Amino acid sequence: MTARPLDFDVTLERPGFQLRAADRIESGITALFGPSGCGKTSLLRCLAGLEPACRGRIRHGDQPWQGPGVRLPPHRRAVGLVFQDTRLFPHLSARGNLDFAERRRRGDGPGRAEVIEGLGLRALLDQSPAALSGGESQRVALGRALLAGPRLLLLDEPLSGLDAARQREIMPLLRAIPERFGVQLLVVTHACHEVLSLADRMILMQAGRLITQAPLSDLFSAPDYWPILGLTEPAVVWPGRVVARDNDWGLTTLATDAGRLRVSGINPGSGAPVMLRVSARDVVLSLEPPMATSMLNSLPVRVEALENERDGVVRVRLAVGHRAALWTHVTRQSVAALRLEPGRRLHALIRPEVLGVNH
Ligand SMILES: Nc1ncnc2c1ncn2[C@@H]1O[C@H](COP(=O)(O)OP(=O)(O)OP(=O)(O)O)[C@@H](O)[C@H]1O
Repeated sequence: MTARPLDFDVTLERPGFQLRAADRIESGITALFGPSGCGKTSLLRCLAGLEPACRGRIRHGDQPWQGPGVRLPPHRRAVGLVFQDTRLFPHLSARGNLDFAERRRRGDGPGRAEVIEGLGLRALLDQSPAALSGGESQRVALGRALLAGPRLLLLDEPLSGLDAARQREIMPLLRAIPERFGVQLLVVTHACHEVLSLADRMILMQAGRLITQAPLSDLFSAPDYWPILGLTEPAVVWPGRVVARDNDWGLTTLATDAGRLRVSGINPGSGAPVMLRVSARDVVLSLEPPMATSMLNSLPVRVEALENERDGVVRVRLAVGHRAALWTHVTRQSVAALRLEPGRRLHALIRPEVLGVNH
């Protein structure tokens, strides 16, 4: 089933806080990112129909949820809401929680067997919520939300209560939901690494307003957004795709807008999308094509701009490959030695960091 877009233009007034938000949520996974108190949970509650004071319009595909003369109650919106504290019914087993959702199902939705298998719930069915770990509770809560037949899942910090190992366990399950179950996801998070491993695109929010929505590579690579993202070092994010695998050396070749890059430590199938980050500290400039170094990747680059920073450090913006950019820091002495100026062509040794693999 193809996902329908969710269009909204809503306001919510509270003493000392005003939410004004208009945007469109497409298929796939959209992260909603912003500082504490900026209104992320309030927006989810508005979309789910849980804020009586919410004004404006919400439309899912061709179905109005809210607008002139229309206000569907939460249970008639094809939406599921999962919070960080999973709010499972404590008196019911995991199976009982799933049964409850299935009884309240709205129209079509993923089948029970599919959900149990997809989220690895079989071994948990007879457990009571008190006996489940944080990650297991999250999986049951996701299953319960999916069985109610939503077209849109709103997840409020679904990973923040989990340790890194549990996060790694849940991440691929969340990642697979849109394609596997035909459900689009809007995920609230504070954590950049979650966004980068999980989402297709991101909405940035600040003080009750939506600042922008864009693909991750655009947002994370734009200096204007680094402060709100909490990034202290220049970096770019590139989407790539697996084009080759060298099993002898354990290396995977990725095609990116910057060119072909080889990385280790992952082994996804051919064609799989992989997200990479290249930080300024992982870029070294060389006048000649490097012949013998331990860095695997070198690309021809062109200097675009130089900006003086503090303490004799210069930030250099480089153009690379097909419309990609790259940043590095050099000393003023290196600027002179390499005769760096806009237009200068040289080579960059780079060490990309693999952020996420979407199998
Ligand atoms: N039930 C409520 N009654 C009154 N004010 C509230 C209520 N819930 C939230 N607020 C206020 O509304 C504003 C937005 O809160 P909201 O929880 O939506 O932000 P958030 O971005 O989700 O924050 P966090 O990341 O800390 O969860 C804050 O000023 C908050 O104090």
